[in-house]
Amino acid sequence: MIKAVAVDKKFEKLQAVTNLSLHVRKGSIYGLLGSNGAGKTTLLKMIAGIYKQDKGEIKISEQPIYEMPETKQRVLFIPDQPYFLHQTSLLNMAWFYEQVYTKWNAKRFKQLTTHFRMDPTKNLSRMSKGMQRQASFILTLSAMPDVLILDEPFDGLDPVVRQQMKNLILQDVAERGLTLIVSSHNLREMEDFCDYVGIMHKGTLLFERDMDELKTDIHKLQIAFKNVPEKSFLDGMDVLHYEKRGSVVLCIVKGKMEDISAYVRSYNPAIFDLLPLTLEEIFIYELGGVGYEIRNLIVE
Ligand SMILES: Nc1ncnc2c1ncn2[C@@H]1O[C@H](COP(=O)(O)OP(=O)(O)OP(=O)(O)O)[C@@H](O)[C@H]1O
Repeated sequence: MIKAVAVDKKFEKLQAVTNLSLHVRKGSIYGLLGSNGAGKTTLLKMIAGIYKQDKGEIKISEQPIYEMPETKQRVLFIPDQPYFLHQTSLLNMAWFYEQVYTKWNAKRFKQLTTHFRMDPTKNLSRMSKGMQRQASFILTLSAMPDVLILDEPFDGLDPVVRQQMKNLILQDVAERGLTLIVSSHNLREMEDFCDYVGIMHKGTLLFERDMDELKTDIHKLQIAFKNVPEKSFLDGMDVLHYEKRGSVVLCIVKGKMEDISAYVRSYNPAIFDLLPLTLEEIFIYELGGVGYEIRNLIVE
């Protein structure tokens, strides 16, 4: 659905995005994580057709987006700083969106405005940051996009509204096959929301994973032995991390749960627990292996 191949973007001498390729499947939610200045906004603006890449190719449903009004009809972007026409109300913005977006859904606009208790006649510039963000969501979701590009979308929303917005998006993903790419600094928030996660660092995509695979492919084992076996016991597994505390062995292992389980049980452990890992722990161990410190890349 969204395909970026070998994309570069430079601002004068600053290389903001370098040789980046990414694929987001229809109906999925792709979380783009990374520290300040990693290049997330630049990448999102290229995918939204706001910036033109210097090199490489970006296509949405096989169509280019830059200066392509037809593709832009279906691809909406919510920037990190909401932007509205000068001194205008939500109602005026709705009128403007209706002229631009052919799939504008007036009924939905009305429902969402009522649901979020927004005064559609109030000047948007006099609204709080969180209310302006809600207004952006209401307008964007009422334009019925096929692709939604969100730059740190939930900042400034209170927890209740944040959850309601996520639910609305998830409903569109399930019912209309909406495709989403969303940037964030918050790993924990992305954990429950995304199907795929990518980490950007210094303009490149350092790491990209399917969340389901990620969670089923990596395990934390806590094993207690009456007689702790030789360290060669670890050689039979793909071990990312190992600690021994007395007769208890704690390790992080990659692979299929059934295979790991059968292997460990063949050593007759006194106690054997498979514990869940958080996304942060998974990244710490996976990226630790390639020499990156996740806590330096993702700040909450
Ligand atoms: N319009 C611009 N002109 C010049 N440099 C820019 C421009 N936009 C971004 N940059 C630079 O490109 C790099 C990547 O910026 P970008 O905003 O894409 O990062 P980001 O990952 O979104 O960061 P943050 O998490 O802080 O929003 C930064 O060094 C930034 O200063």
